[in-house]
Amino acid sequence: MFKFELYKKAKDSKARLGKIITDHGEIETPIFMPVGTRATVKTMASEELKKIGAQIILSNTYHLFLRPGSEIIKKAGGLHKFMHWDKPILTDSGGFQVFSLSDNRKITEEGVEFRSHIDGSKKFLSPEVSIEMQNILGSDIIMSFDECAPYPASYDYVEKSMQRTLRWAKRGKDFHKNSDHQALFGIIQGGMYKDLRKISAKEMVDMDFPGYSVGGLSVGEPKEIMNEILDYTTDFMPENKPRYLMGVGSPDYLFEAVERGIDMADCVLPTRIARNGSVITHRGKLVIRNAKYKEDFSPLDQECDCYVCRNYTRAYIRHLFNVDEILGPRLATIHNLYFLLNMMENIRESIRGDYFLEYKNDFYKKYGYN
Ligand SMILES: CNc1nc2cc(C(=O)NN)ccc2[nH]1
Ligand SMILES: [Zn+2]
Repeated sequence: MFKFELYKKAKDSKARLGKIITDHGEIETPIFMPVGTRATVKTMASEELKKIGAQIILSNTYHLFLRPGSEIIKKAGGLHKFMHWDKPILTDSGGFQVFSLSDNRKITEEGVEFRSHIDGSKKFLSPEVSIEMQNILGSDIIMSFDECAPYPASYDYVEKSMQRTLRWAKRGKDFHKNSDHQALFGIIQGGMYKDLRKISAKEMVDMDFPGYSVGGLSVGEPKEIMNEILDYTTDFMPENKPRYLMGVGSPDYLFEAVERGIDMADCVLPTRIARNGSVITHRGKLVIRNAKYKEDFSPLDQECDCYVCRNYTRAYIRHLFNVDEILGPRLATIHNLYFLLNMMENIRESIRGDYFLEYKNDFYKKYGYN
């Protein structure tokens, strides 16, 4: 099943409180989704993800289509079984990855021919192929196959791409046979052009999807443009369906997205920077390899109550990174994910108690945002 319940709209912004109900459980919104591109949120076992409060994780059709391939996932009984994760999963359709990972691709009305970024072999993705793969994966929320236009891109290019994405969305919806158990979202594109965003949103809404993503943002555009396009676009998205902003995930971007009416977001950022030793704290980001932490026996973040901050020191975690011990990236990942998941819990609380903007401003001041 798939259901979205809107509980509350903030008085001081477009922020909303809601809940998504799926076959694999419930998701309180606004929500941040950790990214598990190749059927793993890097360095995290499923139980560890549950312990830090992950309610849903994301995986990528493009990567799983290449490796291990649909046959093995089918034999495993689907992605939940394959990766031992029994809560909700959202999969992206492969549109974004094809355009950002593989080169010498050829886009036709039919779909996209491309070379695998792994072994250069010829591959083909289309709305039908992508939906079929996501049906095999068995994810609770699946995405339409689309083109995420590059930035910058001409009006003419974006217009043609957005229109094709609409035709692809229709084809995918007609092909999808398992809509009672897998909710297919339409993806609104249109680049940084408001009129194209409006057309894309209206046409997608007319196709009556159970939820909608805003794609094609956080692709290098200035933050102000992203916020303006997002604020404009959410006004054309139905109130009673989830709104998912793709590829967004630092604290400020999450606050700005929630303020503009977004319910769901995903980003590789917190896990990717963790593996490099960049740690998100209430007082800004810190790079734990820095020698200044050599004898700093305080926790990563004084105000964090995660497993890592309760049991390990900056000096120890710096040591792990300094000698390339694999526990370093693991501890930094647990903390960064917990930080964002807990921040989203606080955001939900602030909407519930009508102090979202106050919470945002307090957070920004402490973090050192302008
Ligand atoms: C990190 N930035 C970022 N932008 C994204 C856009 C899309 C999209 O339009 N998918 N159809 C997906 C992932 C993204 N990640
Ligand atoms: Zn912590």
